[in-house]
This record gives sequence, structure tokens and C-alpha cells, in this order.
Amino acid sequence: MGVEVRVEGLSKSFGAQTIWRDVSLTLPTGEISVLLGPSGTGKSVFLKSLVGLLKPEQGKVVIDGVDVCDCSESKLYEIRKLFGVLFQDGALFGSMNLYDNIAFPLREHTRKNESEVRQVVMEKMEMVGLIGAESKLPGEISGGMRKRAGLARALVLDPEILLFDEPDSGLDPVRTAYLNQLIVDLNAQIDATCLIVTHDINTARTVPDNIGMLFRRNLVMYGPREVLLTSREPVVEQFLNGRRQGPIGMSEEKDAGQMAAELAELEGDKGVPDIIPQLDVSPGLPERTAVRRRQDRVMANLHSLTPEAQQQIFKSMSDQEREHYGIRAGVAPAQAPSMSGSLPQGDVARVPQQAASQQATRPAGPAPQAAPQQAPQNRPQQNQAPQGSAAPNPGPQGSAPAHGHARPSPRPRPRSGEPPFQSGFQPDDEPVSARRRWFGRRKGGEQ
Ligand SMILES: Nc1ncnc2c1ncn2[C@@H]1O[C@H](COP(=O)(O)OP(=O)(O)OP(=O)(O)O)[C@@H](O)[C@H]1O
Repeated sequence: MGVEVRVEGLSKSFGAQTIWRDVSLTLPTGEISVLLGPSGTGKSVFLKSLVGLLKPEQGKVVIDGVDVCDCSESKLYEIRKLFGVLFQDGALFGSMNLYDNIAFPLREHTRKNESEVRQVVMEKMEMVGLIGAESKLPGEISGGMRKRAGLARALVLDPEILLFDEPDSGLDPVRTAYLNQLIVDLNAQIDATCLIVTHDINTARTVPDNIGMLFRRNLVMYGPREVLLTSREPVVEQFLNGRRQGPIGMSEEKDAGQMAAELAELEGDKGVPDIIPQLDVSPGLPERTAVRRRQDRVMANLHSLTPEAQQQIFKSMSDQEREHYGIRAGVAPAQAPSMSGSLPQGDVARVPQQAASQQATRPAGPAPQAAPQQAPQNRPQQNQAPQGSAAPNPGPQGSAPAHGHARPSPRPRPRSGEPPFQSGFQPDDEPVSARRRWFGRRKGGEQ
């Protein structure tokens, strides 16, 4: 199971160049988060700071009770063992075949003998669908295969935190869809805390539980996917829709006058966005346990989310889940701030924690389908969990939780007749065949 990563007030500069300042966020245990931002906003610098490869001037990165920014070399060495990192190009050694590349961390960092090494390497190669490609050199395979080899290598030390630096860079949309499905499936299998840096809008829309966005040296927003995917914050909206119009210009920032004119042009185009369902795990694999933990966490902080985000959260629930959380039809969601506003606004990044105290600036969206009743009396434990962190693991699927009432299974599988927002990917969609390919039914051919 993954571990929580807590970032508090982190600031990083190179000489006079401030990369970002006062970044605070929590990557909840086992959840998948995505970090977005225009080129050059410091996303890779952020990843390197989490692993302790770069030292921010201020702030903390707390993992397992250790501040990575201020700990001994030996502690840092131990903490780094919790990480698996997939670099943009896979970072494979060009002169080593895939088997030796993937075996490398095991030979360097463990005392396993060669037969044990072989067992782990083959297991991870099978997970990413590379069986049969052991003897190939990185130069002899496609970009997609190199990414998967890099991912297998990132997995060999059984990481609790997985960082992906633009896993989709250089891949076509189909290979990107396969890779996204692989990430979701891996998360279901190992429950590692995942952070993906990407520019790919489809990845941002379908893979993560949480999304963050860096812009103008600030984390402008971070929160549950439903918040950012329905956000009217101009920079978030521009990025997630891949538009020219908005605060982001060719060289990051735009002239204020031009931006105002462009945004005025878009005023007519302001319907409440409907969000695409999140990718579900491939059939035959375990459910993602993070989904249930996240749902408890988000429901405990629901009042602090925008009405649009609340609406999307209700829509994504099954009847059983609505009943469990005491949600009834026909009542408006709690009012919460829109989270749109002028940039930079560091506090907006703490949307789930602080939004409730901010002023609403925009009328609520259209009448919602459903809204929560009072918090269920028998669920105080989740409400007491620290905001932004995962609620306690409620136990195996279907078993009675520690606080003693039956829970619905997480994310029930789609049944015929259910509305499409519950379905995730249908059996005929690409990621399912990706699983066939990546979980051993096909030998590691060229992708
Ligand atoms: N070691 C370093 N020394 C000095 N400047 C650096 C260093 N590493 C990164 N930078 C600078 O930090 C800024 C952010 O770089 P970074 O690679 O993190 O951006 P990014 O958001 O990941 O960009 P992209 O999306 O294009 O990959 C850039 O201006 C870069 O030149």
C-alpha cells in the first residue's frame, strides 16, 4: 500500500529565477494525482524535489514522518526506496538489454541472488506486457515499449510512491490510452500513491483522482478531479480545453488586455461542463482500494467543493453509494465558492481545505439531481480524518468496517441499464485490449 506525501509551503528558485513558491498539497495514500501546467512552470522540478534530488529553499515534503528536504543522507536513501520513477524517455541504459535494465535496481539495491532477481524481473515484465523482449536493446524498440520497460524498472523495488514524468510524451493517442489503462491497472494491483506530470488533456480528464495545476510560479488549484474538470478558473479551463484564449500565452503569460478581450469572446461558451468518466480497472483485476478511501475523504469535505463539482460527484455514484452517504434527490448542493478568480491566488490551491471560508462569487449552476442529507450519524470517523489525507482503510471489500455497518462495494461494476456516468470504459474499448496485451496474453511485440 502507498504512503501519503504531504507538501507544505514548498518554494524553489534557481538563482534569481523563482520556479514556484509556497506550494502545499497532499497526495493521498494510494490515489492517482495529476500535475498540469504550461511548459517551464516547474513540474519536473517539483517531481525531483519530492525525491530529494533538488533542495527547495523553503517548506517541507513529509513522507512516512520524514521531511525529505531536511533529513540525513541515510534517511533520504531509505525514503528514496519508497519511490519508483518513470522518466520521460524511460532513462534506460542504451548498452544493456531490457532484462538487465530492469534488473539493475535489484542488483544495485538488494541482496537478491540471480534466481530471485529473475523472478522479480519476469513478473514485472509480464505486468507491462514485455515478455519475449528481454534481450532487446532500448535502441531496437519503439517509444511505447521503452516507456513500459522504464515502468517495469520503476516497479522492481515494489514502490509505494510512483512518479511519472510525462509518460505520454512521444506516444500517439492510442499508445497513450494503453499506457493510461496500464497505470490505472497497476494502481489497482499495488495501491501505490501515484503522481503523473502530463500535458495530455485526455490523461488529465480520465486517469486521476486529483488534479493540480502550476502557473505563474504558483499552484493555482489542487483538488478532486471533479473540481478542476468543472472549474471556471480561466487558466484551468484554458488548459483543460487546449484553447488559445486565456491567460496562457506562447511564452507562458499573456498581456492582460489581450487576455480580457479573449475571455470576453468566450463568455457565450459557458455551459456547465460534463465530465468524462474516470477510467475503471480492466476486468479480472481487483478494484482500486483508493477509490473507496477517496470517496470517504471527498464526501467528508463535500461542503467545501463547488456546486458543479458536487453535482458531478453525485452523478458518478451508484444508488447504493448515494444511500450509503445519505444523499437524496431534488435538493441543491451546498453553496461553495466558485474558485474562479484572478491569478495568482496561492490559497486556491488548498481548495478542499479552505474553500468553505471563501466568498461565493458566482451563482450556482443548474438544479442538481441530488444533494447530501445530514452527514450519516454512523460515520463520524471519516469526518475526523485530517482533511486532504486518506480516511482509514475500511477493510476488505464486502466485509464489515471497523465502525460496524455494511458498506457498498466500491465502484460497483456497470450493470446494463445504469446511466453512462457509472460505466467507465466498456468492454470493447481500447484499454481492455491493452490489458490483454500487457498482462501476458501476447508476447512483447512492437507497440
Ligand atoms: N538544475 C537546474 N538548474 C537551473 N535551472 C533549472 C534546473 N532545472 C530546471 N531548471 C529551470 O526550471 C524551469 C522549470 O523547468 P521544468 O523542467 O521543471 O519545467 P516543466 O514544467 O517540467 O516543463 P515541460 O513541461 O516543458 O517539461 C525551467 O526554466 C528550467 O530551465
